Amino acid sequence: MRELTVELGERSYPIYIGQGVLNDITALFDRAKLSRKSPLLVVTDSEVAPLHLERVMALLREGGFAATSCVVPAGETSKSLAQLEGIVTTALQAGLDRSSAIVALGGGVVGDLAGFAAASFMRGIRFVQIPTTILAHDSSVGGKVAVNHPMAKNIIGAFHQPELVLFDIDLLLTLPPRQVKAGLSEVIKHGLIWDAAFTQWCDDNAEKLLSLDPEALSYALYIGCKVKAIVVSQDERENDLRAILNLGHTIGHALEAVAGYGELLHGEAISIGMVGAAKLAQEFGYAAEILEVTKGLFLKYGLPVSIPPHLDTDSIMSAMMHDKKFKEGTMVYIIPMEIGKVEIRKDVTVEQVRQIVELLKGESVADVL
Ligand SMILES: NC(=O)c1ccc[n+]([C@@H]2O[C@H](COP(=O)([O-])OP(=O)(O)OC[C@H]3O[C@@H](n4cnc5c(N)ncnc54)[C@H](O)[C@@H]3O)[C@@H](O)[C@H]2O)c1
Ligand SMILES: O=C(O)C(=O)C[C@@H](O)[C@H](O)[C@H](O)COP(=O)(O)O
Ligand SMILES: [Zn+2]
Repeated sequence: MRELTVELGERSYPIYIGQGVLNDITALFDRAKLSRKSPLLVVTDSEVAPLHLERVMALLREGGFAATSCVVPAGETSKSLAQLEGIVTTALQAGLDRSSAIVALGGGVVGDLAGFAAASFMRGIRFVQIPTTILAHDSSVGGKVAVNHPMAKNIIGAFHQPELVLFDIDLLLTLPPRQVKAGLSEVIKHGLIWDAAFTQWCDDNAEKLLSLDPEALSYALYIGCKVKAIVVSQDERENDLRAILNLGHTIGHALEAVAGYGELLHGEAISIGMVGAAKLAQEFGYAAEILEVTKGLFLKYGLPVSIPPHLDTDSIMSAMMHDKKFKEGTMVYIIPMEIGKVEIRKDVTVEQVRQIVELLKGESVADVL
């Protein structure tokens, strides 16, 4: 089992990664001082529930925790105020109090939704992340929790850090191939923004990761979580450095909203966005290698590198205007400078991004990139 710590000034929390981590769930809950006197609420989704919920509930009850569960429909559309209200209803019925905790058992959707429920229920109770997707190595660490609005992704949310993250690699073995690929998109992102050697490792180990080789997966998730933990420890509230974790997300989030939540998966949308950022890098004079490596990696992992042609450019641009990185009339954009290093730029114009969106649409992409 690998262990990391997210340092947040006066407090910190651990991340445990490896096969069989769940076997130690009650000992790790005790280490985090979670209460046995107040009920816990385990939130999961309709696809994870039949696979993994029973075991988690049994482990918690055997360990003396009073646990109730709440199952939301699987998929991005559950990141909604309606589902948030449903969780609060279950929490009230189950008698949760201010010493209770919410346990998010699922992918990024469950983590963001249940985390936001924990941030807002009784003005904030504790929560635990038990990620069940590869992508959730990213969402489970760092405390960004949110639901969507039809016009904009993650626009209703908070910063609310978990007490601990339990990442049991065995839970990932049931993931469908499309979700495996989408999750690896954020793994690759962590290499592109921070670690050139890890990017090369991702290139060399694609086959192992795509076939869920436990040791390769464990290592990749460890490095991904490590990058995230380092960045969040330096800038919890995205005043500056943390913005680098948003590589590919300005275009990516707009694509998710315009395609219709869940049509284009988050990992797929940001792989397109990262290719767009690499294209912008080339226009700013950085080496063509960045675009070649970025595009080559996503193609190798079976991820999309162009915008589905039916998505309307005006709608994409309009959705992009709601991005949280538009501040005081200026767009903050993350641009790769070399593999493993990005910069936070404030001089990218809306027109430049529109041109990239146009380039990324349809067949033209193969010729242009
Ligand atoms: N808070 C953050 O910092 C952060 C970071 C990255 C992404 N996100 C958010 O995360 C969300 C995407 O997360 P995701 O890709 O995990 O999506 P998801 O939570 O929808 O999970 C993907 C699908 O896989 C299923 N699934 C989950 N675990 C499974 C398992 N072990 N076996 C079989 N099926 C399983 C789910 O039911 C779902 O249908 C987006 O909303 C994105 O905005 C948040
Ligand atoms: O943790 C962060 O910070 C990130 O930006 C990680 C992203 O991968 C993630 O998708 C996040 O939810 C995006 O945040 P947002 O503030 O752009 O909504
Ligand atoms: Zn993301």
